[in-house]
Amino acid sequence: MAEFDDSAVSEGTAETSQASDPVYDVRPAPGKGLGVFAKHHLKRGTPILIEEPAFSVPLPTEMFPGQGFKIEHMIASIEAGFESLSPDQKEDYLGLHKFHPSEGKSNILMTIFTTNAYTMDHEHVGIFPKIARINHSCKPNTLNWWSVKTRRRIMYTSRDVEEDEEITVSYIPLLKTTMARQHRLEQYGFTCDCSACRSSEGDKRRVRMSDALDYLEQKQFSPTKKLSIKEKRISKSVNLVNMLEAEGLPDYLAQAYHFAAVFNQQAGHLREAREWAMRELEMLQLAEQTSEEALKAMEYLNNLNT
Ligand SMILES: C[S@@+](CC[C@H](N)C(=O)[O-])C[C@H]1O[C@@H](n2cnc3c(N)ncnc32)[C@H](O)[C@@H]1O
Repeated sequence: MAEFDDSAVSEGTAETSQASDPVYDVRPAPGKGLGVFAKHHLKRGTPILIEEPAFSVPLPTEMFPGQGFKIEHMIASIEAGFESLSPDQKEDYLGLHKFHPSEGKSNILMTIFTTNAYTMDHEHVGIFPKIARINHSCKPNTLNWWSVKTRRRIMYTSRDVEEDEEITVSYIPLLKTTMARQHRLEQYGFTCDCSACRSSEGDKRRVRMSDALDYLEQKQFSPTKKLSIKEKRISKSVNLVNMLEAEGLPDYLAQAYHFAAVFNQQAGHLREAREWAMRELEMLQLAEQTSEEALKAMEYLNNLNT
């Protein structure tokens, strides 16, 4: 189940273009089953798919360390969700990929769900039949966003994508070593062969970025009077931004821009704080123009301006 956890183009335009003239094709992706490919060059921030769930089910309340929740606890809700679909939707659901062969109605429904579902808010997980054709990469070119406001999942490019390039997204948290990522991907029944997995030379950097995120997260609400510590936090946040940009891992960029803004603000560097806050806002608005997160970032920026 992928863990994700109004775009720059207006929502209406994105939806219209998606319905009448999709920017992607679905076709075989060697070694991966089907995949989604860019029909032509796509600029960063292009919405690829905006989709509502065919059905969704509540997440079990019981969680297990390192694995999340147990899918077996969801079978009754999955069966009920499936039964709520129209005949065409049922056919689409049954045509989705199964990461291993299964027999018996319950097992088939469950395997399809595990292979294809995305978490929505913190309480539900859903099936998005078109989005489900997008394969995973540990260095993806696409971000995904759950819009609480429209109750749709938005997939949009995080960088320019070439014509015919495969659209990829991450199913898992990315700031982990190759071994940890592969272990996590076992639940989907494949071994990732993306450029990051072929050479594990980026492992140390991913762990450093993860440590930096944890450190900055912790320190953002503990301002210090010591100038040297203020400067250290600024430099750690700017280093984090630089590393994320260099590694092509935009999933964490809005957060890193925010830290750079906060620590500059705490050091009294308001001009720099505003620049970072603007980058945070631009990043969030790529996903959805007026999400709660984007509005909060806008308010933060406005406060810095007064
Ligand atoms: C959500 S589906 C993605 C679409 C799928 N390829 C299809 O044919 O419908 C997830 C499944 O696709 C395959 N897959 C996704 N990303 C892959 C990758 N990077 N390498 C190999 N297989 C992958 C795995 O079988 C995985 O269980």
